Amino acid sequence: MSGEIENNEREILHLHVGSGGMEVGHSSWQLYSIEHHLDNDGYVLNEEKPPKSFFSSMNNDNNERKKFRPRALFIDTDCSTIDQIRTSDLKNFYADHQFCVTSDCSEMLMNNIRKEIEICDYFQGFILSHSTFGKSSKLTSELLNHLKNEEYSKMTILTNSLIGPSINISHMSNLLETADIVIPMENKTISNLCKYRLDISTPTYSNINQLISYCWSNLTCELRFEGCALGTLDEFSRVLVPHPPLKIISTHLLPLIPRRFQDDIDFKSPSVYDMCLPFISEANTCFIHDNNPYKLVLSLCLLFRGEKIVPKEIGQKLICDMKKSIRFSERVPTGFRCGINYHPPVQFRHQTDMTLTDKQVLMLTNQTTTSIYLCDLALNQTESEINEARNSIQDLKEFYAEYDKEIRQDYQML
Ligand SMILES: Nc1nc2c(ncn2[C@@H]2O[C@H](COP(=O)(O)OP(=O)(O)OP(=O)(O)O)[C@@H](O)[C@H]2O)c(=O)[nH]1
Repeated sequence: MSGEIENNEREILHLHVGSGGMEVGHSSWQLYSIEHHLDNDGYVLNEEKPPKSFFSSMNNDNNERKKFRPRALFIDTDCSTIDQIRTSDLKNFYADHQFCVTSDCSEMLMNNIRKEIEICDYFQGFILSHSTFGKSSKLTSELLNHLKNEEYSKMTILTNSLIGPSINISHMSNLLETADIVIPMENKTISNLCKYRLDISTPTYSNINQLISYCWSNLTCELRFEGCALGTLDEFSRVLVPHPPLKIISTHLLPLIPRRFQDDIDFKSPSVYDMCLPFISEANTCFIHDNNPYKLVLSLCLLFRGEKIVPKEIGQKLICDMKKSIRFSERVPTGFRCGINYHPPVQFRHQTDMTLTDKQVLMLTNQTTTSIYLCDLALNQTESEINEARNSIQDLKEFYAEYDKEIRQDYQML
């Protein structure tokens, strides 16, 4: 309909906090720039403009060659990682004011955020990438509190939360309280996927970050290209979160094929069913520990992308077979959702870890076992004080455990 605002015109501000959050963010922008035909400096390589939701225009003069920059701020307590990003291949892709060194939620930081939002026409919310440990986790907590308490309290916050060996429990509790959707990315599990699925003998952060970026490229596909499954940040909450506290979402990306097969034609175009087989037959495809043969879920969304996705192929057989290992809760309003985006996956320009296929699928699940696992990880930290944080995570764990028990009873799995 004319005059209607497309979803990919509703602006989102990315906040990348701490070294982990910024490295993952920087890696994702490399992929987004390729997907939207921008060169390393942000100039368009064809006539197509990148989506307003993720990119901001840098020139007003219609005669100039069109240049764009990410709608993003890179924030850290010191400048070492910022300096690396500012001297990387993409140094001219970002503007100076997008980098912010601060030890707390200073006036300068909030002003920078305000300025980014002021240039938006239909601002819809934030995507925050951050780690759950380290000096910057205190800064992330303060930032989340500011965003939720001040003028942006109604805006949706989706997080890309890196989980390392240690977790700051008060930060985790605050995150689970203030964010609308929390997407945990567990370094240990993703490192194992790099090792055992992609044949990378000693995975580094760079390998892990690539895999996380592929996942986010799929996750945000419909926010950037037109689509109907998860086209706005609000939609993520509506589709995946049955009750506000139950907001931890697990991610599974397929296919994961090692780079050594990149010239092998047999691997380039898997059928939809073959691509999804590991969802049915194997545990450990998830980006957070998942060792359970049954997935007990409160909601599930399958996001397919690729030019050659045939809707009929997703039909009966795949869904029926998936339902053999997936148990839905019948007591929540959310359930199963499926989306197809016809934009093909892309690959990093240099040293990519995976074979590029003509299609991919991302499964997003609100899954009781992985959420309980994450709560346990936080509860098992050695920090002894902070009882309030501990209690709130314990409460959340029990909430998930209650649903877990109900699903098992409904399916007579006890
Ligand atoms: N996936 C991923 N995780 C990272 C990366 N760098 C650090 N981490 C994780 O993030 C946690 C530390 O958080 P940082 O983001 O480095 O925090 P920081 O405050 O900037 O740094 P510190 O000075 O180390 O406290 C560690 O548990 C690491 O597991 C990265 O590039 N990728």
